[in-house]
Amino acid sequence: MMILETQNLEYSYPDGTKAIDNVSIQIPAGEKISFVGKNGSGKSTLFLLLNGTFKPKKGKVLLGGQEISYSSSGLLDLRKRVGIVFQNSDDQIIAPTVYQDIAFGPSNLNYKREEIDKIVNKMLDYFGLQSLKDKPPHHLSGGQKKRVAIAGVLAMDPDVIILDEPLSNLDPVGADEILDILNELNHSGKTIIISTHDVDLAYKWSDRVYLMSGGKLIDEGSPKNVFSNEEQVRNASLKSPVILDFYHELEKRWLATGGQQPKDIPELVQLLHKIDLMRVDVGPDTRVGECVNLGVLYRDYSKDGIYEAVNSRVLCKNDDGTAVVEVNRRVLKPGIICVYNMESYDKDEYAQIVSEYDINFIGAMGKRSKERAEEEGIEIVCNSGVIDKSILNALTGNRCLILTSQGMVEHTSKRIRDYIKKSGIRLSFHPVGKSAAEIEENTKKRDEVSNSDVIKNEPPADIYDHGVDDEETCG
Ligand SMILES: Nc1ncnc2c1ncn2[C@@H]1O[C@H](COP(=O)(O)OP(=O)(O)OP(=O)(O)O)[C@@H](O)[C@H]1O
Repeated sequence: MMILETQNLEYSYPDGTKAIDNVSIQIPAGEKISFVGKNGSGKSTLFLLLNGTFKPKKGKVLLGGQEISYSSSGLLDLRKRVGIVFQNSDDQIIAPTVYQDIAFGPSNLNYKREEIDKIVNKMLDYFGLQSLKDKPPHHLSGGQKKRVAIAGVLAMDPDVIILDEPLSNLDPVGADEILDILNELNHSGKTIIISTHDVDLAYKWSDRVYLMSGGKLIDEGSPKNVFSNEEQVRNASLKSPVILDFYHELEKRWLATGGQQPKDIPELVQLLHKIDLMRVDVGPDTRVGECVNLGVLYRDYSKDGIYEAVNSRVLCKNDDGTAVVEVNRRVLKPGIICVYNMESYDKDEYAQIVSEYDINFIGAMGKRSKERAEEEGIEIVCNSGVIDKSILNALTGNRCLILTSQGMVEHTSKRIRDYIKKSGIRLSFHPVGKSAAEIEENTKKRDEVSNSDVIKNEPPADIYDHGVDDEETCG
């Protein structure tokens, strides 16, 4: 179902600047959408047309298939269903305290006082703002203001949340927190639309990308399709995502499987060729093409390492009694990822999980779980890009624990399961703690809905192969 549509939309400012020129879009409900385009390409103007702040000179805006009405009741209804978060939070935050600002929207909808109090407190909890509720918003940091602005919009419980450059001026951790929130809201069914110049973000985060230039829509589609047209991206004065540039350099050098479009670093890592060449001493009778069993070797293959070099094929023999072999490797110590719901934190249970799974990498996602972890004196080594970093760490034999809460628990579990399924890598994944069964159940339900197979949850094992040939294939 299309939640928002525009048909041949046109808009000019009073000074004659044509900011939107014949734009027709169809936005499916429940997706994560990015509008990308250089400064002045018309993104903000389009957003203001989508929530009825501006009335088009020509064309239509449709919400849920119905043309929007510009009457005051029509606009009130539209703004309840389509919330907008401005680029500059100071344009949005107007009340004397954080509490009053978040209460502003629900008050305009004539909710009862108790109802408003309930909604505002829910938002303050959700966004980790309780301790700031009586502060004047202009005394807050940029990241805090952004959370207040989003909370104010979310307090109206809109179906669609539009955010103009939501991550601009935020530090990397603050940006990651906002992204976590947007992912969680999307996971709960909301359509999220952002504008950004950050092609890396649009490429990695979105389900669908709209490319704008000079007030026109010049392309739309999956991020992989839109960003595969390098010339068009350049013509729109944007750059290719860094991960694609890097991948193409590896591809040219035959260091990665060609013809792919990795979306993030874990996907890129999966495409790297896993050939290891080593120079080793061999006996006089060893011939080219034969396999030698090298057992556990030094350096990467030392006893502390995660790999064991098994039957390795001799590629060439040297006069000095050495040979170059292509090492076939096997992971000795499997990486694992556990996910723990901080909502049901229990000190003893937590300590037991850390010990049982021999955890050596702990990451926290989302404001609430980070705060809870801090209160409990848990030492976090990663608080940004946690899912990707945990996957990468697990791939190198580490035993990772992701602390998170609320809807993020399922989102995290689903992303890891999807990665395991797509990559074919046998990483071990465990929802852990009291709510583990519930996480498992909900993730499975979501998997069923999205028609994907559920990967069987395997217990920690002693030896996993690493997706390369096993011993039988050689010799
Ligand atoms: N109030 C205004 N009066 C006249 N022209 C305007 C006004 N606001 C924006 N414009 C013009 O409309 C065009 C589109 O601007 P808009 O702000 O929508 O672009 P944008 O893609 O959001 O840019 P940015 O990425 O810099 O936020 C630009 O040419 C801009 O100069």
